[in-house]
Amino acid sequence: MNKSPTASLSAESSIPIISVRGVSKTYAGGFQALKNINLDIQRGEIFALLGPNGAGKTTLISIVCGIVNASAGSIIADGHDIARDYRAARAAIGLVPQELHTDAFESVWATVTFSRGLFGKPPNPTYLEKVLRDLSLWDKRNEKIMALSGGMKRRVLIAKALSHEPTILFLDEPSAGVDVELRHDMWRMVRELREQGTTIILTTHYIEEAEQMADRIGVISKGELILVEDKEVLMRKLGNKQLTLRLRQPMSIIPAELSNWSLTLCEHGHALVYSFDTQTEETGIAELLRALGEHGIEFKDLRSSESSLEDIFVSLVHRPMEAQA
Ligand SMILES: Nc1ncnc2c1ncn2[C@@H]1O[C@H](COP(=O)(O)OP(=O)(O)OP(=O)(O)O)[C@@H](O)[C@H]1O
Repeated sequence: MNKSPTASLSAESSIPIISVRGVSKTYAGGFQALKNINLDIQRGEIFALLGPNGAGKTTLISIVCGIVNASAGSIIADGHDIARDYRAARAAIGLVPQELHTDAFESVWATVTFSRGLFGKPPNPTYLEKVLRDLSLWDKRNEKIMALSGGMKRRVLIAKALSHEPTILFLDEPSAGVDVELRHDMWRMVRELREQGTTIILTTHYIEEAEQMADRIGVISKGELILVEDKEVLMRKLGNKQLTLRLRQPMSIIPAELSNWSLTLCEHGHALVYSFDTQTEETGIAELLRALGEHGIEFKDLRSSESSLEDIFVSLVHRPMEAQA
């Protein structure tokens, strides 16, 4: 019996485009950079891998791209085992590394044309022209790469990675050292690529980038994937809100009568900060304000704020260290 096109389409889209199973990496010196990583990346999503310096982000990307060998575990990329079927797996992947290493004497056009050929793709000048135009590189196509500015070189790296029409695009620290214009161009392009069906995995230190772009977020710390979560869910689950009340009279301690509320004193006793969970229906604000009135505590103004992804990330990555201390 023939499967309906819709059924096979949905079956295909539910299979992860990348499947990482039990991947560990110990470098030659004995340092264990990755510990038993398990991760599925869904087709067509933007996945942001966050983690402090040295967490293992580049190592993980390099293993998926076949640049570094895993010490244990297996990876399937777009249906191909990256160890057994390296060429096919690699052809599905575009990698934008942090730095440009080669091609300094070549022109932009020669570089992207050559890159495409490396993956066995037939020439397609129309496609490459579109890539260069999208990256504002078309006017520079005949210039040697060594003559380009740092920002333009970054654009060339992206163009190279896209030259063979990959279904998976890795961006390793795409925003490091680039100006606002390029960052925004890149974000726009990444969104367009996703709309065309490309799966995007980016590593970043810029939480704003993950907050803006990602559908899902993975947090890696000391070689371990400590969390993978839908961005919205993560922000709802771990985010909390704060209400800051600026007091008319400074306080030295929080009165015992207010011990039921999660309060802290800030600004040398001039501000009282109330933290509350975003998930609960009752915030407790009305009761708190009533209690403050009953105890004669007056305030000049109040403002509320919500924890950002950055606050959540810092608390996640630092929590284990604090717990150990
Ligand atoms: N070739 C290597 N030999 C030995 N150790 C290495 C090698 N490459 C990386 N490491 C170590 O592995 C750890 C993870 O490095 P990796 O570059 O994957 O981290 P990262 O999360 O990408 O960091 P950053 O954000 O600084 O780029 C670091 O402690 C690093 O020093």
